[in-house]
Amino acid sequence: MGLVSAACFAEMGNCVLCLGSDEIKIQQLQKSKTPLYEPGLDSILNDNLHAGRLTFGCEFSKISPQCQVFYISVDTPSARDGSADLTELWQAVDEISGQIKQDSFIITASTVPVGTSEKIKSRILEQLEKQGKFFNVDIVANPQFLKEGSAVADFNRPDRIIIGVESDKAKRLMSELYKPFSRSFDKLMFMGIRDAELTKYAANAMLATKISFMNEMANLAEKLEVDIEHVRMGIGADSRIGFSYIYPGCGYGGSFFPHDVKTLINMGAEHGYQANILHAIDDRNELQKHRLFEKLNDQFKGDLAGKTVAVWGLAFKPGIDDLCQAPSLVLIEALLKAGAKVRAYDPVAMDNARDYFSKLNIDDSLITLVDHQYDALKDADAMVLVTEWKPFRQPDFNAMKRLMKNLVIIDGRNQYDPATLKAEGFQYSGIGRTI
Ligand SMILES: NC(=O)C1=CN([C@@H]2O[C@H](COP(=O)(O)OP(=O)(O)OC[C@H]3O[C@@H](n4cnc5c(N)ncnc54)[C@H](O)[C@@H]3O)[C@@H](O)[C@H]2O)C=CC1
Ligand SMILES: O=C(O)[C@H]1O[C@H](OP(=O)(O)OP(=O)(O)OC[C@H]2O[C@@H](n3ccc(=O)[nH]c3=O)[C@H](O)[C@@H]2O)[C@H](O)[C@@H](O)[C@@H]1O
Repeated sequence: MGLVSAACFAEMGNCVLCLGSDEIKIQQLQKSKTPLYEPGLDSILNDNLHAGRLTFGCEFSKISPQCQVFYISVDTPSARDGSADLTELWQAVDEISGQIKQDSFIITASTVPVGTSEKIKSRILEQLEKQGKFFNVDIVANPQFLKEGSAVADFNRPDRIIIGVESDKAKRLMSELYKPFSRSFDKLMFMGIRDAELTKYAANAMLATKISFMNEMANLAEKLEVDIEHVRMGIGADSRIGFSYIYPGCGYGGSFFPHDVKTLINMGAEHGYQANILHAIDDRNELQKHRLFEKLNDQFKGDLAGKTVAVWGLAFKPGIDDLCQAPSLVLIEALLKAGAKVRAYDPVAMDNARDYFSKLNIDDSLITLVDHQYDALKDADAMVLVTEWKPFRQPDFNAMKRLMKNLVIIDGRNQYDPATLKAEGFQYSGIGRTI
């Protein structure tokens, strides 16, 4: 996220020094090599690196004494107890404290629990005082709403820009910084610092709620012999509900929804509040990730031993190479446990998948990662679509029929028309649909 923000700020003419702790990645970036798959990022990184507006380094001592604006975007992952692990954040804050040479602004773009920005300020002021420095430090909470896979577009064309401030000076700075991203209409929304911190969690939790709610409806629809896709369209057309984030599926993954819902639960618990709705969202999601295995298991009457299952899509969503908390991993683990063999393919996440599975020391004969979607189908007893990449949407059903041993399709993202597949001779099962 920091890389995308830095590149987009530089693209608008700002000079940005990007500091990271991973030396190998920093060296790659200095040579204009993007260490992650993010559409549109390569070209703006390259342009701004060559224009001299973007520089990379690992040493905080490289920060110019003139620098007044510090933008923090380190990771704030889940700790074991469900709270946010702020280790990287405090390290970065301490590094920054050592480099402040005048009145400064500290902008926190990382997703942080409510109250963290205030703690950042206290910690910096304390450290400055120890150094005998008494500068004014203005804190800003500026959570981001970028989606992996469309982060550059999201940064350049945000729906809104949430800014928590404590002073008019900080308000003026942020208005100036975001002016180029707010030209069509005023997208800046100023509020208190704690309000901005909670807005970020509330937005992710609301989207996670929509998904878990639809997954609940889909499971009910199966019991009631209803097609959830009709229900989805029926409710989505109500402008108060809307069509986005109501696609039923095999559960949400990624680094953010699962983590942010848990952190919000944890924040409530710390203040003596039991967040029942959030617990239910999280529970439904964990259970939903098992639905694909349950469907296969039902299909093969509890005997999956020796069966070959093709898996289409490994990333937690299309357009990215990220396997973090992906439903595919839950499915594959359950299949291997049940004695099935897996042949898996993803258009972009294969390197990460090889890396992931090699660390699990699984017998090579049990999981085969193939280079083409149709290779995955060779002699397969079933195919499970887990991630709805575009090439999976309109496959060559005749080729599939030639390759597969058994014509069973489990569609984890409701990409196919049940009647068409039935007519083609497949046994089809989607999420929340009966045929
Ligand atoms: N990735 C995304 O699309 C979005 C992420 N966020 C939030 O932004 C934050 C960052 O997330 P990601 O970019 O995904 O994490 P990331 O792990 O990809 O990037 C964090 C970067 O911080 C660097 N770092 C760690 N400790 C450091 C230190 N002491 N000094 C300097 N650099 C240090 C790491 O080398 C790494 O490059 C999280 O709080 C996340 O919730 C918010 C919106 C979107
Ligand atoms: O906090 C973050 O950093 C980001 O988290 C999410 O972004 P992201 O995790 O990249 O992915 P999404 O595109 O929102 O998808 C998350 C998961 O929900 C699933 N999903 C999404 C929509 C839907 O209708 N159904 C559904 O199951 C996707 O398959 C995926 O597994 C938010 O959408 C961003 O606004 C936010 O900035």
